[in-house]
Amino acid sequence: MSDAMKKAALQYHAEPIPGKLSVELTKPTETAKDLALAYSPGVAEPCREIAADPENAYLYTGKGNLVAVISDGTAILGLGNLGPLASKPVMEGKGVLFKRFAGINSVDVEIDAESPQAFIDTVRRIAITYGGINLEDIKAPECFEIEQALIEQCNIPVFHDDQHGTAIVTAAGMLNALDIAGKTLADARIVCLGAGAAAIACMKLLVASGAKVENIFMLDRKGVIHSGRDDLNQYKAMFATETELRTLDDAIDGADVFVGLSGPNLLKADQLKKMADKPVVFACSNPDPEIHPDIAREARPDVIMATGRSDYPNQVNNVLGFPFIFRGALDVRATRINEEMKLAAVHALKDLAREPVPQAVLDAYEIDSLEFGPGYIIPTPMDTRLLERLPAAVAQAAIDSGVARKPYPAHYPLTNTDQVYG
Ligand SMILES: O=C([O-])CC(=O)C(=O)O
Ligand SMILES: [Mg+2]
Repeated sequence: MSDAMKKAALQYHAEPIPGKLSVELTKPTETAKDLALAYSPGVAEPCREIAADPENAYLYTGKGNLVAVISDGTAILGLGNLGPLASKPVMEGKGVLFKRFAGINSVDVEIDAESPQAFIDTVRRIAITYGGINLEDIKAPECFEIEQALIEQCNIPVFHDDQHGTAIVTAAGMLNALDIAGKTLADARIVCLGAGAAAIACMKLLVASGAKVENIFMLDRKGVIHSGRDDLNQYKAMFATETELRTLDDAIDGADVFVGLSGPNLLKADQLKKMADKPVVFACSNPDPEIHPDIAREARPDVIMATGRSDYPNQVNNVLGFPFIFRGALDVRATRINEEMKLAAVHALKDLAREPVPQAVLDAYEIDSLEFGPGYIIPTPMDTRLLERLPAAVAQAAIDSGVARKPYPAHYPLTNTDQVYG
C-alpha cells in the first residue's frame, strides 16, 4: 500500500466519527407514551412472553437479524496474532459488510481469552443474544476445535468465516477458472501455500467439489506436507501426500493451480513461470497477495489470476459469502450452516458469474464491459444479484437438509436490503 493510501485509510477510520458502525433506533421514541411502551412499564410484557417461550425473542427483539462477529485476534487477516483489540477494525468492517450487502445487524465482540476453552466458554454464555455467530480471524489449529465445540453447544448457526466463507468463494472461482483453462478439478495438480484455517477448509471443499487429495500439495512454513513428517496436527495430516517434493520450488513445477493463503510475496515470478499451461493463481493473502497481479501477468500472460483485494479483478474474498449465507440461514431460522448449504452457495456463486453483467454493476466499477473469462471468474461484491441468489439457494438447501425451523421466506427473492423484514 502506498503511503497516501495508508494515510487515507487511517483518516477514513478516524473521521468524522471514530470507527465504522453505529446503532440506530427502529421505533420512534418521541413521546411519553412511546417511552412507556419501549421501556418501563411496557417492556415487561415481551420479557414475560420470552420467559414463557424463548422463540418469542425472535418476535419481540432484534435477535433474529443480529449476528455477533467474534474474534480473539490471533490471526488477523494475513497480519498474524496482533491481539483482540487490534482486530476490532476488521470486526467492525465485517459488520459494515453484513449491513451493506445483506441488511444484517451485527456487533463485534473481541475476546481476551487465555485459552481456547476460555474463548468457547465466553462465546457459549453470550450466544443466546444473537441469531448467529460469525467467528473471525482465529488461528489454526485452535479455530477448528473452537468452531466444533460452539456448533455443538449453540442452537444458532456458528460459522468460521475464514474457513468456510473463503472456501466457498474459492471453490466457486476455481471451478470457473479451470473451466476457462479447459481443465477439470479432478485432474488439476494443486499447490496450496499455507496450512492454516482458510487453507485447510479450502482444500477440503475443493475435494468435496471433485479435486483428488493425492493431487494436492499443501505447504506450511516447513515446506511440503508429506507422509514422512512427524510434526503434523490431525488437520494437516489429512493432506500429507506420499511424495519426494519438499519445497515450493519443487511442488510448483508443472502445477495447474496455486492457492495462496499464507503471506505477502511468497510466490516468485520464476516459480510462476514453471507452472503448467494457463496456470490458475489465487493469491489470497490480505492485504498483500503472495504475488502481485502485475508481476504475475508479466511473468505469465496466460495466467488466470485472483486476489483477495477489491482493487484488482477477480476478488476471491469471503465478502462474497458470509453476508448472504447468514441472510439465508437467518431467514429460515436454520440451526446450523451445514455442508449442503455451503455447496449450494458455491454453485449459486459459480453460476452467477456466467450470466451477463447488469449495467448497474458496470457503473459501480466504472467499466464498460465485464464478461465471463480470465478477467471475470467470480461475481463482484457490488453485484446486487448476490442478495437475490445466494440467500435463496442457502435457505432452500437448509430446508432440504432438515436444519430450517421456518419455511421458505414468502418475501424471497430479495432485490435490495430494504426488503429483509418482508
Ligand atoms: O477480511 C478480509 O478481507 C478477508 C478475511 O476474512 C481475512 O483475510 O481474514
Ligand atoms: Mg478473516
